[in-house]
Amino acid sequence: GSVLTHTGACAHVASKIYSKDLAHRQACTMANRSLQEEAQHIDEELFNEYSFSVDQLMELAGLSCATAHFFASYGYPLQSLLKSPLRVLVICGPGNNGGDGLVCARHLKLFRPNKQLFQNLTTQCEKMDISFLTELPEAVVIDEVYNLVVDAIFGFSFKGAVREPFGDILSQLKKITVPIASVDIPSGWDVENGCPDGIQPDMLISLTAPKKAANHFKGRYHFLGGRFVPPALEKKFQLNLPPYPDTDCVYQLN
Ligand SMILES: NC(=O)C1=CN([C@@H]2O[C@H](COP(=O)(O)OP(=O)(O)OC[C@H]3O[C@@H](n4cnc5c(N)ncnc54)[C@H](OP(=O)(O)O)[C@@H]3O)[C@@H](O)[C@H]2O)[C@@H](O)CC1
Ligand SMILES: [K+]
Repeated sequence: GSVLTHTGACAHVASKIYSKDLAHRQACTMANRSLQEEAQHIDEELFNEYSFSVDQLMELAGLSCATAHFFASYGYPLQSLLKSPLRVLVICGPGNNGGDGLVCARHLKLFRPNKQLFQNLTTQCEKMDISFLTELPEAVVIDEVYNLVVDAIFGFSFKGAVREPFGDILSQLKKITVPIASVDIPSGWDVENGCPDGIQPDMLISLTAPKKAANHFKGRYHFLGGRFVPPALEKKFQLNLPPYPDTDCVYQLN
C-alpha cells in the first residue's frame, strides 16, 4: 500500500429495523440540531466524560476501516481486482479523519503532519515499509497501479468551500475509475447535505454513527465502524446503533 498525506475496507441487505431506526433518529435529530454539531458533541463527551484518548478511538476507527476493506474484498472479488499484487492508495488529510487513514493503512498492510500523534502514526507505518508519496499521481496512473483508494482526507469537521491543495486532489479523484472507500464521510461533501458534484465512493465506512450526508451515498457498500460507544452515550444521543455480531468491529448496513 501507499499513503499520500498532506501537511498540514457480507450480508447484502440492510437490516430493515436498523433502517427504520436510522430514519427515526435522523428525523429526531433534524428537529433539534445539526448532525455536524451532534458528531462534535459525541466526540467531546467521549473524551471529556468518558475519558477516552484520541489515540484509542482512532485505533478502533482505523481498524474498523481496514476490516471493512477486508470484508469488501468479498464484494470486490479478487479476480476483479486485476492488478496484482493488491495495491491500496490511502489519501490522508490534515485532521483526525487523516489519522484514521494512517491507522487503516497500517492495519491493511499487516502513514506526516506536524502533530506528535501523526508523527507517531507515520513512524508506525514507515516501520512496516508502507511507502509515502508527496504528490497525488495522475488519475490514469492511479487507475493503472492501484486497486482501491481510501479517502481519509476530511471527516465531520469539514466545512465551507474546499481549499487548495485539496480541491485539486478531489478533482483528480473524480476522474479515477478504481473504487473509492471513504472514511466516515466522502471528503468534500457537506456533512449534512452531501455534494451531488463531489466524489462518489463505492464504499462508505461511517464511524460511531452515520452522518446525515450518508443519506446521499449511492455506492454499493455501507459499513458502520467504531464499536466504542458506551451504552449511556448511545441512549443520550438516540443513536440506535445496530447489534455488532460477535466480536466484529464493523456492521454492514448495505
Ligand atoms: N468520536 C469520534 O467522533 C471519532 C472521530 N474520528 C475521526 O475524526 C474525524 C473528525 O476529525 P477532525 O475533527 O480532526 O476533522 P477532519 O474532518 O478530519 O478535518 C479537519 C481538517 O480539515 C480542514 N478543513 C476543514 N474544512 C476545510 C475546507 N473547506 N478546505 C480545506 N481544509 C478544510 C481543517 O482545517 P482548519 O479549518 O482547521 O484550518 C482541519 O485541518 C471524524 O470524521 C472521524 O473520521 C476518529 O478518529 C475517532 C473517533
Ligand atoms: K473522508
